[in-house]
Amino acid sequence: MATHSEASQKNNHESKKDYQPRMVIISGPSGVGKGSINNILRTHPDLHLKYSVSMTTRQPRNGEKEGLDYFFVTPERFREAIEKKELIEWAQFVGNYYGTPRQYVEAEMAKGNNVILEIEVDGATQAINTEKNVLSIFLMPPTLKDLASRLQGRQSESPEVIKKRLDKAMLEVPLKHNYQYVVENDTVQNAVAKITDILRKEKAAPYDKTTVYDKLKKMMYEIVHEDYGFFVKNWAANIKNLKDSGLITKADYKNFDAEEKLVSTLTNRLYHRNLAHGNFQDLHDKSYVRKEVQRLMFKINFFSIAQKYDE
Ligand SMILES: Nc1nc2c(ncn2[C@@H]2O[C@H](COP(=O)(O)OP(=O)(O)O)[C@@H](O)[C@H]2O)c(=O)[nH]1
Ligand SMILES: Nc1ncnc2c1ncn2[C@@H]1O[C@H](COP(=O)(O)OP(=O)(O)O)[C@@H](O)[C@H]1O
Repeated sequence: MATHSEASQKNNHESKKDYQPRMVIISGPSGVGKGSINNILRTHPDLHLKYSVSMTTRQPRNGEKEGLDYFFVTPERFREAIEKKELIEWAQFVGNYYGTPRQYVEAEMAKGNNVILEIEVDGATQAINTEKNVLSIFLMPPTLKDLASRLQGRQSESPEVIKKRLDKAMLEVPLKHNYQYVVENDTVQNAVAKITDILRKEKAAPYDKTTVYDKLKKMMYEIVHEDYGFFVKNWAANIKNLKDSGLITKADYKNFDAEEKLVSTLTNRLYHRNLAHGNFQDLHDKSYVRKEVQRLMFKINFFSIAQKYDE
């Protein structure tokens, strides 16, 4: 006999609307691996991913195809697209213009598809601030040395342009905090696994309760229950004192659940940290998670409801 949740899950799949299509913005320094990762992501049909083809004034590289990698246009045509408001966003990058045509993105999202926008930070910031249903991901290399060797290894630019792109990368990396997620591209396979998990966790693809995030949160409940019951009680008592002394509202007090708050704060911090620079696979290992939680517990403020979210 199917449980209620399995039955509703099944119905959801039939309704096909068990996910909300998103504009998936993927940024990261030149050479980090955006194109390599997107080429694999697009082979996962269950993610309903389409790929926005940008307009650019840059010259095509060897092997790049018109209408597939880019719409390669003249500066005049690009300016016309701006004037006619054909673009969701646009920006200049190392001497060329790049922009996202609106028509295709909106048409595909209306069909229930996610659309990947592989765009640089300035344009991404515009879109994050103006568009709805955005899911933003910033890709990081493991080290700057890796970034330089990947850019050089691709052999697609002259040494002068490589230098300019590495200089630009130094300005882009500090802006990663404008994005909802930071994902390290240690290997293309791991990066694709992380992004797939994010799409499912954010219900941008058919929801799957076996995401790494959900399993981690379930494990975190067990660990908090087994090791930190005393701290949960203390936190609840501290928050009650704040309410009694009028420092927080009755409504905030009523909505505060110390165990849920501790579990979700620890889960989010560990999940985001291991996406950005850590071993994603280790999040399946309870002894690893238990050890990391010992460190993270020092970052919890047990005298406040709000938790400063840091790396
Ligand atoms: N703002 C914006 N940036 C774009 C767009 N298309 C590509 N880019 C970005 O422009 C930068 C240069 O792209 P490209 O010349 O293909 O170099 P690559 O990043 O080394 O592959 C990259 O950061 C791309 O993500 C776009 O439509 N809008
Ligand atoms: N995880 C990785 N490890 C090693 N090399 C990588 C990795 N991801 C991508 N590369 C290589 O780095 C170069 C740049 O990758 P690319 O996808 O073109 O980056 P971007 O699109 O961000 O400019 C390519 O030669 C690619 O094969």
